[in-house]
Amino acid sequence: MTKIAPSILSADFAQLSKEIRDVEEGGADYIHVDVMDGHFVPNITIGPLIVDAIRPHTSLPLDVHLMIENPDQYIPAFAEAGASIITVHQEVIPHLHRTIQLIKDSGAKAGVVINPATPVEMVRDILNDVDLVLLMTVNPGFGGQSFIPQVVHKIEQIDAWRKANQLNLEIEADGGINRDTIRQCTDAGADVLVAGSAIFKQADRKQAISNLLQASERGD
Ligand SMILES: O=C(CO)[C@H](O)[C@H](O)COP(=O)(O)O
Repeated sequence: MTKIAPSILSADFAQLSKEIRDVEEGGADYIHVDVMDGHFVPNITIGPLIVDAIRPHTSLPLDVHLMIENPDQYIPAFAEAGASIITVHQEVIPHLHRTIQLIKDSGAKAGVVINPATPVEMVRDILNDVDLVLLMTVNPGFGGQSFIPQVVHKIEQIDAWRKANQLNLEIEADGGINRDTIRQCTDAGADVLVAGSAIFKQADRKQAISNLLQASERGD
């Protein structure tokens, strides 16, 4: 079943609790939290304090995407703040199994992320150990960018490995997801679709989520 994870990167930060309530009531499955450090990506956003502040305002899982260097240094703080799922970029991590274990030991589910230009083989040997693989369909850093269709074959590849090895993991796609692009991702095997602009830049968030689900063919 397709899950929708609204990215609060495109929400009104002055009214975050209201924005989160709006998408929860509109049928969201996860709240996606984009953490950026100004080093790994050219933008600075959210730290553990904000995760801690929003945690009491929703019962949905907080899906925390760390776009930061040295994630090991901050993983325990994000878990303590209430992150349900923590995803880290393969590109910045020298000892990936160790970092994935650190996330699990901190009490959160663990995921790995790759950028659009990173070969999918780079995460093949960690698939047994993760709860989620996030495939970026834009270069991370900003909302509102255009979907990169060359990533779709990587969703298909992860799905093929998942089926062949009976792995219990979710496949998530993030970036430029809208009514025109979502179906390619769900057809390829994506379970969780992150959407920022396509939800938070619309006046009616419930309708926006429903439109995405309909376009993805889940339709409920
Ligand atoms: O990780 C991200 C950017 O780094 C965002 O989650 C993503 O870009 C969502 O925004 P949009 O749906 O507007 O593309």
